[in-house]
Amino acid sequence: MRIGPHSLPNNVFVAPMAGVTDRPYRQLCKRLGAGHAVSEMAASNPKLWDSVKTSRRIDHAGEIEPIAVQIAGGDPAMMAEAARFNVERGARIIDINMGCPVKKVCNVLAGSALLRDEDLVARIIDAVVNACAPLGVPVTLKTRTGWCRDSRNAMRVATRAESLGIAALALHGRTRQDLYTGQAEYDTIRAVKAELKIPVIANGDICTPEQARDVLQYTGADAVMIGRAAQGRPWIFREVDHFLRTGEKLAPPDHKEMRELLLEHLEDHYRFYGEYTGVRTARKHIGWYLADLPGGPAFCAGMNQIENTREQWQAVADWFDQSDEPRALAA
Ligand SMILES: Cc1cc2nc3c(=O)[nH]c(=O)nc-3n(C[C@H](O)[C@H](O)[C@H](O)COP(=O)(O)O)c2cc1C
Repeated sequence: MRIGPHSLPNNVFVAPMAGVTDRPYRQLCKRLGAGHAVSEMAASNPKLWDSVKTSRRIDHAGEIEPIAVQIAGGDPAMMAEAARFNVERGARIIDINMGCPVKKVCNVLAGSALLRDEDLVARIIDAVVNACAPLGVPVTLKTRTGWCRDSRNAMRVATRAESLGIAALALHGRTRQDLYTGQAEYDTIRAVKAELKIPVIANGDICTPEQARDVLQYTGADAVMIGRAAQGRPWIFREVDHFLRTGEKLAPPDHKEMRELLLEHLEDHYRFYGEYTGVRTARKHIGWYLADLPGGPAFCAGMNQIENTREQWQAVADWFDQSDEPRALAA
């Protein structure tokens, strides 16, 4: 699959998840078979670019190409400026967030709140596409099926986005009203895909290789995007990709491989974020990896007391070494 000039290795993508799919995690997902990764959303407001959180999110040094940066905001000029700023810092694809349901974001008329104002949607897309086109950078859009269930406007938004030059569309099969509740619906994704010429990426509740296959078949989408099911399970991308290509299921990683993956992941956190932040960002990931393993949650509860990277790394290594039986991994 292609996004503008970029040819991607496969059609199994990792979804952007603020606070989860940080730079080390996106790298790992790509190394383990994700065909594409979009950064966590970064604020378009320049006043926030120096903040600790945003400056971390807009640092993409060393990332596997093509670097895709998601921007969030509701002001067309600011969004265009944010796009240019991120391209200067290495972005090769700009993604616009029109799906975030969080109140703090929606209250400033950004994320999914934009779906209530289709003209503003168009002005933002137009401004960002016009800022990126001279730089040779394609713009993608990630959105939901609508603001509320009785006015799903994804079709109108998608066709307008395509006509304004959006290069690919990721569609989460829920409205803002749904938040993350209930089941994602794929009928809207299927209908939108049937109308558009640009690639459509189906998103929502894809947790297994079989579900990925079924969603691709049902919607006709060009790719799938996996979010929560990848939390603590970066190998899901190679499992899904392998299954889609061969129809065969790959075994989950064994105890030894999981230990290696997690320790390598921790080292990336320490390298990218340093001692203080690294130990904290890594802590969350340790919890997600070990959540379903026997004894994992109890071990993780004690992690909060560890304040330095060397001790944290060693504690995780010891935990794996001290279990003599391979631990059953969650399916
Ligand atoms: C913790 C969390 C953070 C998220 N952050 C973002 C974000 O920064 N940008 C975005 O477009 N979507 C974000 N999302 C939405 C996901 O990208 C995805 O659309 C949603 O989780 C549905 O996919 P899934 O069922 O595979 O998880 C977030 C979701 C979660 C759970």
